[in-house]
Amino acid sequence: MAETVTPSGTTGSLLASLDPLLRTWLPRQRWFAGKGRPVTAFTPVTVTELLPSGGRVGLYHLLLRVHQPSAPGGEPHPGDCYQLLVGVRRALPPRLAPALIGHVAKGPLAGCTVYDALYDPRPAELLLEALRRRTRIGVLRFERDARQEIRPGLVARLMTAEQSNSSVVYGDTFILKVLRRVVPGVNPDLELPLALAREGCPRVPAPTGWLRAEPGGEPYVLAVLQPYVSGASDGWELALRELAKGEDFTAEAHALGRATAEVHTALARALPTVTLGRGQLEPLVDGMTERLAAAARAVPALAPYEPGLRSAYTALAALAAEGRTWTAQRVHGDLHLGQCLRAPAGGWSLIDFEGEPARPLAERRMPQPAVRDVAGMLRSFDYAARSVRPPDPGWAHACRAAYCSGYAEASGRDPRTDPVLLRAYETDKAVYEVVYEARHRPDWLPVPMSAIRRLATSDPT
Ligand SMILES: Nc1ncnc2c1ncn2[C@@H]1O[C@H](COP(=O)(O)OP(=O)(O)O)[C@@H](O)[C@H]1O
Ligand SMILES: O=P(O)(O)O[C@H]1O[C@H](CO)[C@@H](O[C@H]2O[C@H](CO)[C@@H](O)[C@H](O)[C@H]2O)[C@H](O)[C@H]1O
Repeated sequence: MAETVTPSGTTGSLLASLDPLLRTWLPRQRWFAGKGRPVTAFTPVTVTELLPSGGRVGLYHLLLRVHQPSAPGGEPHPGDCYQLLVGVRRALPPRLAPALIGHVAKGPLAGCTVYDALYDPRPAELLLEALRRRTRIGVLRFERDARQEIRPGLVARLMTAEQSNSSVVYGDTFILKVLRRVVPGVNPDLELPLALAREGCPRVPAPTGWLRAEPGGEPYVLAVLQPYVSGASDGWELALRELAKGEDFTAEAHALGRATAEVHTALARALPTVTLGRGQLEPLVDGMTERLAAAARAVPALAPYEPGLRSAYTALAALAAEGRTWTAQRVHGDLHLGQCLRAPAGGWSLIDFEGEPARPLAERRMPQPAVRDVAGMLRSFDYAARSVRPPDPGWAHACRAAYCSGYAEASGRDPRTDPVLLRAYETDKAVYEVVYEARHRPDWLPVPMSAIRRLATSDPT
């Protein structure tokens, strides 16, 4: 049942108008997770009118459940829930052309244009103002850290980067990440940065504000505001730049290893850790094995390597059977060069603690060996070196070594001393990447596939 706040009574007509338009618009959005399957219906979860459509700009906040047939062989699915900010105008100014959702043909809104309002500075600024004032409207709760000030009047611009979500930058001061596919529960993208801020860890921007909602008693985190690291470059851009110039990146990789270790140490202090041994490790290994089998069904090119890859997991299970134990803690969960920002004055920050968006929330919040993040970064150096022509595996090798040394210096634990664990996590990550690329960027598939060939034949024992 939708919870609606509809002072002007136009919501029903808005939803009817949006239905046919969203069926073509939604699947084209980079952040739409259900690509490749038709959209069959929408159910509103909440609709909140932020500005009535009778004015120059109407503005609606929507949580919409999107119904699609299950993937072949997949479980029946209730449909993913997406967050939209829909603007309504009589005519769309040319600068907002990329935001167009469509033109309304019938009903009270006939002749109006509906569009993605995050492209429009005024509605985007309204969100910041609501956080500043800690507004409550309908089910929406705009909240902020009382100790951090938000200056009024900051100008909004939507980031154009390829993203899983959408981010708006205000002045050069804040960045608001508006989550697109949302799931109920504690969101690690807010939970972990808040925990790190409590620990005083300076490597992660501390959340300034957040938008929550509790439709039907289910809690959702919908957006997170944090300080904007002005003039920063992300690790991926920097790595590609250095690769293009044929320059060394090992000092940066070393510093990144240190930064990762500092974040891990703070997370282990802030949140519970557990010991994994016989009995606890098996579910992790089973998860890896199942993901590999599902990936091989989804991407047939992976199938010939399945037995070799599986040996990475059985080797780990064998160590547990011999009595080895590992410490597990909360981790970043999707660490790669693009999640690392370097400020102009130097110094790395880590962002985007959401974990791998395709995994269930409960799994993303489980304590895991910290080496999982290390493996993600090692894969990322490999990605960078293989995305240039000609590929430069020597560059990746040197960066991987420097990163592990930096990590070891700051944490006292060198990830290379546990090659079986590292190989299992690198394999799991490469398998994830194969599925990710097949789904989102098929041209990139050869990049993780080259790692798959290496990992299927390497034996660290
Ligand atoms: N605090 C920040 N300061 C500066 N830029 C940021 C900050 N947080 C995110 N960004 C930029 O926004 C992009 C997307 O952020 P991210 O949290 O990774 O979103 P998504 O989950 O949608 O990929 C990043 O790649 C980075 O360029
Ligand atoms: O940043 P996101 O949370 O959206 O992460 C997803 O997209 C990433 C790509 O944008 C993807 O990362 C893979 O490609 C990167 C280069 O573009 C590379 O540095 C990473 O190592 C590689 O995994 C990520 O896996 C996915 O979850």
